[in-house]
Amino acid sequence: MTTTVSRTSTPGGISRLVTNQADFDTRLEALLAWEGVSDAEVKARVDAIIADVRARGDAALIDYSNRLDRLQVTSMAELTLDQARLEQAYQGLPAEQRDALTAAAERIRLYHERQKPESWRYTEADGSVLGQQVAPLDRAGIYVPGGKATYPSSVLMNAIPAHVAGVREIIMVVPTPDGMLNELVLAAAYLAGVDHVFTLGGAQAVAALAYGTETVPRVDKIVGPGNIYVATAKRAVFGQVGIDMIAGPSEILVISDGGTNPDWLAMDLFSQAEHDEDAQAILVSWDAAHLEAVQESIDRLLPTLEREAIVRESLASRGALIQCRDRVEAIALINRIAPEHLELSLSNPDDWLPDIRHAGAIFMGRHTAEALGDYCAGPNHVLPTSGTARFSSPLGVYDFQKRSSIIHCSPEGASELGRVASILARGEALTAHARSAEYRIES
Ligand SMILES: NC(=O)c1ccc[n+]([C@@H]2O[C@H](COP(=O)([O-])OP(=O)(O)OC[C@H]3O[C@@H](n4cnc5c(N)ncnc54)[C@H](O)[C@@H]3O)[C@@H](O)[C@H]2O)c1
Ligand SMILES: N[C@H](CO)Cc1c[nH]c[nH+]1
Ligand SMILES: [Zn+2]
Repeated sequence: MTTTVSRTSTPGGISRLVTNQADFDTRLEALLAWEGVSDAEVKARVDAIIADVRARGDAALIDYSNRLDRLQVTSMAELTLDQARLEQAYQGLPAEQRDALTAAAERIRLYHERQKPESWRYTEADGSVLGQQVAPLDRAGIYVPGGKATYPSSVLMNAIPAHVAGVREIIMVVPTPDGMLNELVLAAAYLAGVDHVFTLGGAQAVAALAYGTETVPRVDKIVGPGNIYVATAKRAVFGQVGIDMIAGPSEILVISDGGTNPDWLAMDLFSQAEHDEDAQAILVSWDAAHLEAVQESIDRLLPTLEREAIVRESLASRGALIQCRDRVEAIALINRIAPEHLELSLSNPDDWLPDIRHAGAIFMGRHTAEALGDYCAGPNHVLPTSGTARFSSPLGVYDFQKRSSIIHCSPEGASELGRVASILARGEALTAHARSAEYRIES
């Protein structure tokens, strides 16, 4: 990543593209391009913060929190929330919110329970046993952004799979700029089984999780989105700890056969565009009149949104209504874009499924709004963005576990394998390997 974000905040509407126009590929490339943010100044700053946290531990955390989050704390106790505080947040919610959060958590838990992989082993004819043992991480760290995009639903989506995986200790960090705590975030942490919460943010929180301080325990993996300082810090500590991914802006690709209410589709596009100005929202159909109708819905409904300005900017820079020729072209586009979210707003979505190779989550049929998946359908909403669905998958239980190979040779098995290993080891000029194997050969 070497580019700096340069947003094309062109005033104007959503792009209209037709697949057979001469400059289609170039315009599609421009829509898909999001190279992230890389800034030497930010990198230097983040490296300095990480080094300082490693050197001074808690004292550095207190200093950065006071400076960057405008707090006035003198001890780590003031940056620590205990279980009683989390429960208090949960109990203090209006019943409607508490019930919705609980219902969502339950559905997310049920879905992720099905992802639990089993350990396995098999026995060979000579009595040797081979297998794979699955074990959870000891400690996971969850970063929850603390600015305007602080999502309680993301607390559930990050912490529940960790809990289901059997992670022994889940540590959450969330900054509290100007001392502002989000009660829903704390209630979600309580419901999802988070063990400890520290009100820390930015690169200093990531450094504390990666290296540990007197108060913050060192974790094995850090998950969760964040701003440029958080993303740069996660990249910097990768290797010391595992990380989930570097999340890009939200994306939605909708395929419509023309049979869905245009207002529904306009709102589905807005639902991701409202996340931020760099979000990507694309609708593809072969029905030109339908695309016109969606365009009309967009123009009419946009002014009704609270985040109208963000949606306008996002649609103007990375939004498009694309008219393709047929299903074959639509499928080629899906696999080319490899979207984070794919809505198949079609009468026969099942028929399309076998041809879809790259997408983070696939929403089937006219009624399955992507927003349902963001909150409560059950599958995870932490998904690969920026085309990375070509090689990666939604966050899941498997991200909080690791596998160990099991090899238990019987005397006969060791003897048999010893002959093979010895020949290969001598071919590599590794005498100790060869002799170690040969000792086990029965004459
Ligand atoms: N992909 C997703 O699912 C998803 C979900 C939620 C949020 N997000 C993204 O997360 C981000 C949240 O950003 P945010 O800023 O609101 O919260 P954040 O928690 O990521 O960052 C806040 C922290 O940044 C640090 N910081 C701020 N200015 C700094 C400076 N000048 N120098 C050093 N450190 C500084 C501070 O320590 C502060 O605590 C947004 O970009 C949002 O789009 C993504
Ligand atoms: N759509 C976001 C992930 O791409 C997740 C989210 C949280 N709240 C609402 N939506
Ligand atoms: Zn969303």
